[in-house]
Amino acid sequence: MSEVHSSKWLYIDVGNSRTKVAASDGTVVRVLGCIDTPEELTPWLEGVEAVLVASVGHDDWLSGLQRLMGRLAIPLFHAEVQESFGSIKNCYDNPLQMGVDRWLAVIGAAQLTDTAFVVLDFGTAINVEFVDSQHHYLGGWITPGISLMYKALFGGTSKVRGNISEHAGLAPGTTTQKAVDAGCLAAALGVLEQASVQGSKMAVNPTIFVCGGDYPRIQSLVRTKVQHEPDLVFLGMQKYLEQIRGQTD
Ligand SMILES: Nc1ncnc2c1ncn2[C@@H]1O[C@H](COP(=O)(O)OP(=O)(O)O)[C@@H](O)[C@H]1O
Ligand SMILES: CC(C)(COP(=O)(O)O)[C@@H](O)C(=O)NCCC(=O)O
Ligand SMILES: [K+]
Repeated sequence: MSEVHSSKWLYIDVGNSRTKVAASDGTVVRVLGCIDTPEELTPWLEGVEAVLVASVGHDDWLSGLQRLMGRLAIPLFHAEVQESFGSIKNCYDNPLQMGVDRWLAVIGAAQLTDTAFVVLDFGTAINVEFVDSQHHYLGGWITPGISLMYKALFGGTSKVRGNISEHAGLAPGTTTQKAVDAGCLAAALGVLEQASVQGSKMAVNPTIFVCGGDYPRIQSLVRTKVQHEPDLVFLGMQKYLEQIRGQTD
């Protein structure tokens, strides 16, 4: 394992809105940034021993990445949802149906607590994961993320029109734009509140982890006790790669 710990790995998280990249030397995960095309990885690939990709986005992106890694002869691993990871048991009926970003966030969060926990990822979708004190993943919720809520309103009504905005406040709106802004934030905050209620049915005071690109939009309005861990998916990827490298070494 000492060989694995001294090497440099790259992690790629392909979401439905954007692709995030991080690097790790086996101990610390460092987020490098977001990219639009696989070629933009090039400056970060020097000295990289292996790349792990987790994708819930477009397959085209993966084909481009495969070609690039093939050209550079860098091993590329694809993260997949498993029936279990260490002591974490996946109770999804068909784990292959589950988004791999969700599973990796669960694996990442499990490194940070021994108790029951809930994960909320405020990305394109807001997905919520429930894990009990035996670290059994019980399943979760998938709801539209804040930007998707705006798009659903603009696309599914005749008269609600406006922009996806950066406004942060819950005061009753006196224009269509303000009403939509406050309403979408209230809906996202409501998911958090209900996740806390549901989580406390599973255990007393489960840790509530939050992450995702939209979390900063609601952060100042959150009254529930949460632990903000923006890099949960990458933490999960680090553990995951350690496991598969252990199997293949
Ligand atoms: N530069 C950006 N590009 C895309 N989305 C962004 C950006 N900055 C903030 N966001 C917000 O973050 C959300 C995406 O969060 P993220 O966690 O990256 O999602 P995903 O994993 O689904 O791609 C978007 O819905 C958007 O509202
Ligand atoms: C729920 C998701 C859309 C979240 O994607 P994201 O917001 O991170 O882009 C993704 O994990 C997914 O496509 N899941 C497949 C269905 C499932 O998890 O059951
Ligand atoms: K998400």
